[in-house]
Amino acid sequence: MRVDLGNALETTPGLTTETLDRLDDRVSAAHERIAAGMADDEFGYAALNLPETADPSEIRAAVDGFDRPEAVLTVGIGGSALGAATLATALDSDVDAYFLDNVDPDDTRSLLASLPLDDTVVNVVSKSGTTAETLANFLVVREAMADAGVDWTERTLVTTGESGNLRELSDRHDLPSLPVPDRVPGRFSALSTVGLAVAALQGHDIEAVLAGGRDGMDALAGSLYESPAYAYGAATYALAERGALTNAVMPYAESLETFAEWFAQLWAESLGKDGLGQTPARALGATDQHSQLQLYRAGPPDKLVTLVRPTERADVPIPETDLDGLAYLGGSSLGGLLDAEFEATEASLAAAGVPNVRVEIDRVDERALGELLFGTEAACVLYGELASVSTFTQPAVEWGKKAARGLLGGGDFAEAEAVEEKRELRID
Ligand SMILES: O=P(O)(O)OC[C@H]1O[C@](O)(CO)[C@@H](O)[C@@H]1O
Repeated sequence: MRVDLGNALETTPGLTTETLDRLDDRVSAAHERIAAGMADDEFGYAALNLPETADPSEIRAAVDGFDRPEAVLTVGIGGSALGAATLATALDSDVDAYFLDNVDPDDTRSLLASLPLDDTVVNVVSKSGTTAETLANFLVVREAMADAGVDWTERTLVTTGESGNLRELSDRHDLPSLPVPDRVPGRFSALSTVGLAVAALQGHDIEAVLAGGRDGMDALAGSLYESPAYAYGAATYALAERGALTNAVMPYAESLETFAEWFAQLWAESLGKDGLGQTPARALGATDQHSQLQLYRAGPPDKLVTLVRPTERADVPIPETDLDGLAYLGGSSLGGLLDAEFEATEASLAAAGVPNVRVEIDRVDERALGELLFGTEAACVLYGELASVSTFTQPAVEWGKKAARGLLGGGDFAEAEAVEEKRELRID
């Protein structure tokens, strides 16, 4: 993972090398706090130990009980789905991966109708074992399997905490199961059983993913000038302090599109505290040059753009053409065009004084993805230290959960009563 902060200097909002130098003392102190938290495997900081503490053999033992399936269906939400989905989107496999991480009846129905349920492993994941969306979807999936004449107990893998509904279900039916890592918030669990079981079922090299995570661990240092992850965390924090309250993450690779979705949860749920935070916007290059770029370049000066790309990729030549107007394309390649657009977009933003940061990996493979995931998590943790927020909790999401549960008769919650008191101004 390499970071280039050059296009965040002298921009609006912007940084200077003096800013970064002054910030570096605080980065050093924050690193000491992070290192101490890792050394004690403290809640939250334990996430940054996962490249060493995750046990790939445990994951393989759990999934090897299944014949290689045609498909794997993950039933989970948030951090219980997005890490696995990031890897599944990024890496090719002949085992198709699907994710039920919402309770849209149309989507659930059409997905279940399309799946070969007799050749699908259902990977149900919930750290708490109480998440309504996950449990509701699992009950629907389990019935669909029964209706298809499939013994769901033969095709279900459970990843959950030591107690709760899913642990009880797993114990009652003696299902293959995996633990979730202790002291690790779900959004930080990509490099664990939570994020790696699907990759193992798809035949990917999960040991290489973890090796990439260890590359990221080795790249942590007491200075932002010696650590790409800390450079990114410090720069995004300092830019937010100066008004860049939106961070548009724009990978120039379809294979990294879900990485932007994973980033959004990690950044929003970790840093959106006490009236502070930086809104992650999900974009994709080159596609969103034809949509959101207008706002990024000419809208309010309240954002930065994070441009992510692999520097090596398979390519597709663009055929020569007899159309004079297209002669400049003929003989080039799609990858060449994509790289030209990447560099043109970052220059366009810089020319307009919009801060943008370049994040590059060599190629989209297991090891580079492991380092990118780890480095982004470390950047997030550093940002949280600099902002003095509670990076590893998410109290603000609980209100809505209680309200929804109350509306469904799952308990007496004042939040549900508040829903009834909605102000209305209906225009029909
Ligand atoms: O793994 P669980 O407990 O089902 O939680 C799923 C997601 O819901 C949250 O707890 C927020 O409600 C996230 O932090 C988490 O990733």
